Amino acid sequence: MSQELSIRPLTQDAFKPFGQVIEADPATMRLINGGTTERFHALGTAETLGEGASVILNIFRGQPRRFPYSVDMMERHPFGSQSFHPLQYRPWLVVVAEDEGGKPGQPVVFLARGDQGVNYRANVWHHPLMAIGGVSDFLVVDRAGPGHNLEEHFFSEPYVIPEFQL
Ligand SMILES: NC(=O)N[C@@H](O)C(=O)O
Ligand code: NI
Repeated sequence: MSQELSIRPLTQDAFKPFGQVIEADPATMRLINGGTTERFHALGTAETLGEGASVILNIFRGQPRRFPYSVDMMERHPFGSQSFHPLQYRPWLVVVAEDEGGKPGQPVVFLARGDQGVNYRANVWHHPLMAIGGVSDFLVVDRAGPGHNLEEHFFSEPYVIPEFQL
């Protein structure tokens, strides 16, 4: 019987082991451009490792996942961070896991608001993009460069994200 995963709200503190939550935090705000613009400063850091690596910006158009959903794998990018930011203010799911001896532990599922993005630090286990409720575009900042920047792990016993109400 697959273990059911609970869904919790995405907060900076809860997400700290995995990276940063990208949101308009008033504590980071500084007025610029003659007071016409609020700059929410340095919300995350793009990491790229290795000679010849670069930071790239992408748009991912995600198909909505259906629930109950079987989490049968996780992945990580050893040579760089990866951030996702929703472009249509639609909630989405963030699924991460601590590393346990080179494999992901039990996944942790966060419900992100439509104004919250995340930046996975390099080598953090996560599930590929999980759009919900409709086709959703995300601005994705990650790494291009030499080396195989993708490690996948498939669970012998998948976990399940049950149906849920927003
Ligand atoms: N493969 C790819 O670029 N996307 C994944 O890394 C992901 O986390 O969605
Ligand atoms: Ni990824």
